[in-house]
Amino acid sequence: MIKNDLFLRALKGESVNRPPVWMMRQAGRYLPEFMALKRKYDFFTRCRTPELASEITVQPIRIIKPDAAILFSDILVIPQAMNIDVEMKEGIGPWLPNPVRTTADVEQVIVPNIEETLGYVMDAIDMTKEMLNDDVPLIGFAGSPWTILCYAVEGRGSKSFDKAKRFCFSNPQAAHALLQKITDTTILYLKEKVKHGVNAVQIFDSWGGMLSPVDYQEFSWPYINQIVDALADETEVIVFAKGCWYALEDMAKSRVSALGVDWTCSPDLARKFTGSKVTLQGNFDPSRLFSPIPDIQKMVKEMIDGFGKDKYIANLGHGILPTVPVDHAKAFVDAVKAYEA
Ligand SMILES: Cc1c2[nH]c(c1CCC(=O)O)Cc1[nH]c(c(CCC(=O)O)c1C)Cc1[nH]c(c(CCC(=O)O)c1C)Cc1[nH]c(c(C)c1CCC(=O)O)C2
Repeated sequence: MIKNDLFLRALKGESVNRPPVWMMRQAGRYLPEFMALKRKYDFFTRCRTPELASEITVQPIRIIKPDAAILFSDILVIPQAMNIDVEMKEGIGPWLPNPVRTTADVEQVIVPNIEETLGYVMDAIDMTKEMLNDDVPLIGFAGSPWTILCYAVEGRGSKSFDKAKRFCFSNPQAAHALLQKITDTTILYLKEKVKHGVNAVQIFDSWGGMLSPVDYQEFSWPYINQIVDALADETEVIVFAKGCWYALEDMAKSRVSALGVDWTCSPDLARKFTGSKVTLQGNFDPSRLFSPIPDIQKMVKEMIDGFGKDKYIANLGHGILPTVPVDHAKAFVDAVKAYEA
């Protein structure tokens, strides 16, 4: 049994004294302890070495003390396992030297054996579970099929992912074949993570907001929903689709335990779209962590009052920025812990 199960209780919709809190990308570059390891080991070495991945996962638990841990890894280990080369370049970010652009390219993409290709992630989970000693739950994650397609086709990050969209709109048959392969791989991968003891999974649709509401229903949501249906009997599933407030109403009809909300959607509207059934997670503007600490405290209180303390998980509206002062990140977490209605 997990000693601090506040996060799991909020996912199940149980009433709590105060909402649980964690931060997307909490294992990352704003922590000097993370930077010390980043200087010594390149990105995928950190992902592939269970001793490093587990140490990086528990760093924020020791320093910031959120109510849940998220495994240090990356959404791009999936395309890597599917026979698509992925590098992480300093100053550029993800770099895929052979992007997927044609029907023939899609045919080269495989649904891999998870144990063989991603066993190192499972080893990292085993080691992390041991280090956490059941103090807090561990979250596993994957990118949404659409967000993975964005990187696979574009070959790198982008402001608009227009090459990815061009591929979908000019060759929808190949796009759907690729999305289905990513979906099948992701289901196998997340089920294996659950077997190794993660207590919940989050699907990041970081680039869902690049699509129109109509295209979202063709190229993103149906694939996420397949993953939700495949996992819902086994674990708690959170879907965070950035920029997709327009899809919240449909997503709330699925078997998700919680839906992520970014800072462009008010707590009020998010509740209106999703009804009273589903737990919501978010939505502090990550840049607002640069505000003076008393302002952060005030805004956290307003955010919780807005969502309500139940069926709610306090979080940022997207990942923490590398330049945020550690004491401001800690003030955010502490302000949630100090919440009184
Ligand atoms: C789009 C996306 C990626 N990766 C991820 C997403 C979805 C979440 C989001 O939208 O922010 C998910 C991710 N990536 C990482 C985590 C670790 C767990 C956590 O949240 O703390 C998680 C959950 C580690 C990481 N993944 C990455 C870093 C930073 C680089 C490093 O550590 O060397 C970390 C801590 C690299 C990465 N990986 C990716 C990008 C865009 C980058 C940044 C490139 C850069 O700015 O240098 C792809």
